[in-house]
Amino acid sequence: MPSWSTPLSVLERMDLKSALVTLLGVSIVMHLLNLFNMLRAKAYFPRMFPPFQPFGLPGVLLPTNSWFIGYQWHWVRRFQTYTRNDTVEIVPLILGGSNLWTSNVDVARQVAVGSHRSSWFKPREGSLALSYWGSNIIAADGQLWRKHRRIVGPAFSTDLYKLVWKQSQDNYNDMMQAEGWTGLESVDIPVIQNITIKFALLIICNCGFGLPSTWAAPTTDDGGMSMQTALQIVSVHHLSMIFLPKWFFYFPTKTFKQIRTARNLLVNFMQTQAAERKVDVTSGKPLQSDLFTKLVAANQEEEGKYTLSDDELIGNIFAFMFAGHETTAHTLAAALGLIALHQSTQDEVVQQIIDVIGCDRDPEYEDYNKLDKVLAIFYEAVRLYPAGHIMMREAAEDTILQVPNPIGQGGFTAVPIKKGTKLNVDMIGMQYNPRHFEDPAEFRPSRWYGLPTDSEAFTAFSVGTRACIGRRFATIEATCFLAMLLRDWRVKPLLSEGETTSEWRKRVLDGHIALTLAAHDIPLTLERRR
Ligand code: HEM
Repeated sequence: MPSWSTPLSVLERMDLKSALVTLLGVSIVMHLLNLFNMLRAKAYFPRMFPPFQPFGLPGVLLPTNSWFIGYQWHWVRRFQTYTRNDTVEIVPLILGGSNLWTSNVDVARQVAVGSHRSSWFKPREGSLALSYWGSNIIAADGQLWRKHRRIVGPAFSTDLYKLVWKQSQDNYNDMMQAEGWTGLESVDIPVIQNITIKFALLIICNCGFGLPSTWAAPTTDDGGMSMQTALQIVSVHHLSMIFLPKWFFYFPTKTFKQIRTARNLLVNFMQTQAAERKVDVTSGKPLQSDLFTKLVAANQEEEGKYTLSDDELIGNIFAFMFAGHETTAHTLAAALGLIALHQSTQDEVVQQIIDVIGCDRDPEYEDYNKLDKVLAIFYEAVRLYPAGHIMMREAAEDTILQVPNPIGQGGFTAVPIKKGTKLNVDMIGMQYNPRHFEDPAEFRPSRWYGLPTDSEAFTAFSVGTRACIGRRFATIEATCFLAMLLRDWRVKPLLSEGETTSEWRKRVLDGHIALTLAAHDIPLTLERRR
């Protein structure tokens, strides 16, 4: 009788070196076969052949250039990628599978909406950075996502938005006092992000989590590092946190020590706050309606359809803490940088602020809908620097995409899509697509004047049922902050010695991608208005 060896027993008999060489050989052959099949399949879109995919380890380590596309490629090549077609296919030659990238809103609407009838879902690798802390609403899909959304949805109410407005007003006034700017005629701010990040973090801590903190006394831990610093460190180093094993961070270098401290601080903070809120929730007192209480209450529920596990509770706290401040903060910074370069637009917007609220009172929540030019500055900054720069999706079944033909040809092509196809909605490409925006590289807030505040014509918060749940939260916070700041101060670029405005623009207003897309550090001068 012949004895058959299983692949495992064959591997067991080999020494380690031969086993590794065999495995490598098998993976190379399989990759070549895959590549061959991909190339034989009909190409509906222009193809690009980089060595690796942009979001693998090589993509993280190497910069984007003419032959290599790293993880920032969609920002770096935003003006080149989609010149022939709004959708392209990336076929990596050495490592990784092929995937589609689209800059087209109609395609985005078909794949990103997240309805239960959709043939597309959000793959796990699309949200690895956030899942690191626990399962959460941003990373989840299908039934699980519906559960998360159902639990947190009711927190996003008019009461919350009124609170966000009031808190933004108080924060601004506190900031002026605590920074000592009240009596000054002019203030130089070397990095405006230090202000906007602190501002946005205070808002999400106070309004989303009911953690009272002020400009002078923000939420900090006892160990010296502030929450703001910890969140910034985690944001910058999130890719190494995902790709490197945990033990790696015990190497005695300054950076690894900082990452460890930041990580421990955040975990500690989330666990302590959750434990304290659990005591409130189980005490029998009437529950508050804030987001954090809703999450903790769902965690304390008896096992059921709308219960959150401990892992989901911590995952959501991080997701909201992070998505709830970093996106808004970087966009506010970009908005101020852009408005500093466009003085006549600034004057036009300030005129609206004065027409609506005058000079003797703070803006009120009821003014929000009347300050459409202020909101338009924020919208235009989100469009030019879409913080949520990519939305990854995967086909759950064989399906058809209706893809608009290139500009000038008209009509749609029905493109057959195989189950497992990966499609990335390139939010940067979409916001810079000349099909959707005239002169897309230009800062032109007037595109949005008069637009209803929840209109889906503005797409940088995504569209459909899976669109950003924090959109109104962010726009209310931003409108109040910008209205107060611009009424009091003229915003100007803070130039280095001998620097021209256009040199400043080039140095400062390029973008980079950490967890979100952001402009580089922006130096500004505030000059008191008379
Ligand atoms: C300028 C500010 C913001 C931008 C540009 C932005 C952008 C986005 C985008 C594009 C998505 C869709 C992601 C995807 O489907 O893959 C999203 C989802 C989400 N955002 Fe935002 N966001 C902002 C502010 C906020 C704020 C302030 C919060 C919380 C208070 C927040 C919480 C969320 C959550 C929880 C989701 C997931 C929603 C779901 O899947 O049901 N975002 N955001």
